Amino acid sequence: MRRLRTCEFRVSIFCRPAETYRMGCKPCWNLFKRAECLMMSCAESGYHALLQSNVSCVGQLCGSSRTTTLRVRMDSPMATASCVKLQPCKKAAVIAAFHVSGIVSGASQWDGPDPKPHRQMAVVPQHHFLNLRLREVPRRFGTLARLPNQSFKEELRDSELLLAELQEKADSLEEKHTLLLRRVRRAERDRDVAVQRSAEVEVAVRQLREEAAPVIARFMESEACSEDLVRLKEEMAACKEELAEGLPKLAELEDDEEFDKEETSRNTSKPFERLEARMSKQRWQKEQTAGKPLAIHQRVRQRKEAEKAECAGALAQLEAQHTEEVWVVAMAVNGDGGGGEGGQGLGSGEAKRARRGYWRDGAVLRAVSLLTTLHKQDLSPSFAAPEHGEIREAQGSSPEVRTPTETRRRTAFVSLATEDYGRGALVMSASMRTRLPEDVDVVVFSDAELAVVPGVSVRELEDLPKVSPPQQAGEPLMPHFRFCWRKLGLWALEEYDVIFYLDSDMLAVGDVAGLLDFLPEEGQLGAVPSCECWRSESCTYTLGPREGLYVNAGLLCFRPSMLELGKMREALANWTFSERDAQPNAAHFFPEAMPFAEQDFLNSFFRGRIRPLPSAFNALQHAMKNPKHMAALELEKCRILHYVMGKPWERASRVDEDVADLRALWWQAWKDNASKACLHPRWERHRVHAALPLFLVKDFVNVEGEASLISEIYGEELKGRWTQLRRRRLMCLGGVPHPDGAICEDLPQAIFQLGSNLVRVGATEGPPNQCFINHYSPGEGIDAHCDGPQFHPEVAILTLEGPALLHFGLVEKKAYPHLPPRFEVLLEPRSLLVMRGEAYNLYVHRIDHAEAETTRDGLEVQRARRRTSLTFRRLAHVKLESKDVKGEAERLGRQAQWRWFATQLSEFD
Ligand SMILES: O=C(O)CCC(=O)C(=O)O
Ligand SMILES: [Fe+2]
Repeated sequence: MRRLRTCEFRVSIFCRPAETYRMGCKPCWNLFKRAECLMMSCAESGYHALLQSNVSCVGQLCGSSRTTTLRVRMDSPMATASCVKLQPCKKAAVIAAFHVSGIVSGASQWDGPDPKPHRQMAVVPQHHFLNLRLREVPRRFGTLARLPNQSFKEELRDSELLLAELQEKADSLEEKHTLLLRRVRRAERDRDVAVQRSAEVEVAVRQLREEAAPVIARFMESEACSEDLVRLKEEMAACKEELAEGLPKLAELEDDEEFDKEETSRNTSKPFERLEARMSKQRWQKEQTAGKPLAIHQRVRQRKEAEKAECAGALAQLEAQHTEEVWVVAMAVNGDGGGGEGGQGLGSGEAKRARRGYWRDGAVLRAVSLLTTLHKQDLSPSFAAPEHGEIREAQGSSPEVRTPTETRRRTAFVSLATEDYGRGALVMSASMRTRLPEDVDVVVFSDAELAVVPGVSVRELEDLPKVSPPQQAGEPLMPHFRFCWRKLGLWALEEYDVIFYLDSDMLAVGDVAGLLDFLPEEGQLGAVPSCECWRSESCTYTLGPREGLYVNAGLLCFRPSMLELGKMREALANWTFSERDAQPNAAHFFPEAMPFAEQDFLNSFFRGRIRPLPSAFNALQHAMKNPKHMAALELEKCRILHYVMGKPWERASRVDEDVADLRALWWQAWKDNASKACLHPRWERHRVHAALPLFLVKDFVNVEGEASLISEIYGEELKGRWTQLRRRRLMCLGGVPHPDGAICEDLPQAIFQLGSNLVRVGATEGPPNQCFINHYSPGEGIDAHCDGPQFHPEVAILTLEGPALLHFGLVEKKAYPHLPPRFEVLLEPRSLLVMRGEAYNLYVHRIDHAEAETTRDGLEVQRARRRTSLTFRRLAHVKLESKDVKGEAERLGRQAQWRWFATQLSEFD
């Protein structure tokens, strides 16, 4: 029979004051629980004593005392193989484990099997600040019993001395550790500053390049002007000679009747003006004999303006009765500039005669019928480019206009954007999206992650085949023109019937749907003539479309075709300088081969197949301010602005006062759209752990989007919706999780919009119907929890205003050895965390109730004045969808559900 003796011993547990638990009573709670287990297993006499000592120990520990004594009385052999474990939080962790097994009066009297030392015993490391003064206890449990009771006091004294020593060592180690950490942080800060500086320098260099670009362009222009200057100087010299000769004859010339008629208003009393008059007369005489030189041309234009004005009245009269004919006449009038490609339409002699007949005689109806006939015979309205800015608003009035379904089937407005053009692409695509029918796709191809508004898709640039420029293409005028060769890959998008390509530095300001009336035929290229004033006297804007016009490639319209793409590739492979010579002035101004890259190529390749579009659809910002075109490119008439050269979003462009008003339009569009935009993430790049479906997307919404959400959340409408929990405020929107199934309600518009965006960008599979908004003040967090089975296992958390560290812990570590047991994710403002599948089901997550945190990498995270998070989920059980909640009864039912849920929450929190 075993003889048992009461055995009493003390355990000193040392807890450093500096490491006092920051998290309240949690560690004590653990100790208490464990001790309770121990006592349970003791069952017999030592039970109460142990409970008492543990409870008091807990109290002391919490009070940050340095030493705690556990007084344990054991009477029973049942008190075996138990473990006391302290597991407080974070770095202050004290893990203590010790056995109280084998506490019997003597080993010789213990005839049971040798108790095995607990594994935890061996792994308790020094730096866990534990001083477990049970001396030999770890080795052989039997020896514990041999500890003489009377020496306990001595032992305790020794222990305390040793504790003090260890404490000192630990302190100095801690100091060293802090010192090293500080050094690391300093080094990191230095590195960050260096990185920042290099980024700033890069930006400055880029800005300088961009600032220099217009100067270079102007320099080139001025070079071109220098020839004109020489010519003018020569002319002046000739004039001076004439002046010397001409003055005596001036009086007699003044009698000239025809001349007087033209020049009556001029004052010829002063010698220089008289010379002017003389020269003017000579010019006039020359004009009379030499066909249509400048002055006559001007007069003809004046007359034409008068005719137009006269015609406008007549057209208005006709409009009611002859809508269709009026349109044809309008085409004729507006296309006055010339014949366009192939001399169709108004360029033909017949049409001109008809027009003249009409204008001069006022025989409106005759002209209408004649023009209608001509139009039907040989005018192709799709080719007759109306004058700038004058595009029909209405569709369907002409027989040539396609029906809406036909035109809009498989049509896409497409753009390409590098990261630098991200903001441009956002504004451009948003301005298009709001003005186009829904069945027209708006797509941006990019190799960067772009933020776009709902309804715009972002596709991989890699989806487009690459087309190599010819070797002789040389350096383009601007380095970024090199990227534009990627446009040619758009011809491969055969899933569309028609593509309208737009540069991402454009902005729709008018009805762009009108473009859908200008569908090109197979093999044609629709584009707007470029303003060539800077390098040619015969600018298309001034003179109207003509043979050999040169178009701007900012807006292109074509039918995609792999065949055409193949031909382009072939042409590029065999490209020679002679191709370039076809372009007006190209060789003269640019000795290098293709200064405008793909634009030069497209002009050569589609020569004779280019269909000029109205310039209102591609109004170049500087051309709009050029006095020569101002009338044609009035802002009110423009549909699409094109910010060539200085981009509105670039600092360098701010100095350009000429176009300040146009830049302001762009900024207004930015303001209107930026807050609706969300990033289109390429998901794999954002995976937090290779083994888990967990993604963190930084800057998912931009600053504007964040501000607009915050004003919605804290606005009047949702003011009364907050519930104060013990340690945070909560708002439940959408459905309330309830065992009977949720009775849903509509999400507020901005929240709903964001939820839809989550599906659009592939963050969630279905549109979320539920959103918790959490409001945390500093020091507030959320206890470890699993979102649970009442939701589909996917959740998206958007963080606004302030950061937090979200801790994840795997619940069953042994069952999933391939998964990380614990990790943390830093949620920065405007970031989106998406958690699915295993990340949702197998882990608990929590945010500490702290005012500041330190990441594993030593980064200090200071909580902001407020952190607002939006947790989007889909309820697994829905009793009534929001659309079915009609009556008061349902609404009251929903409120009751919420009240029930709130009580659950407050118990949990
Ligand atoms: O606020 C957060 O980031 C976490 C919220 C959360 O876990 C929850 O609402 O279930
Ligand atoms: Fe959660």
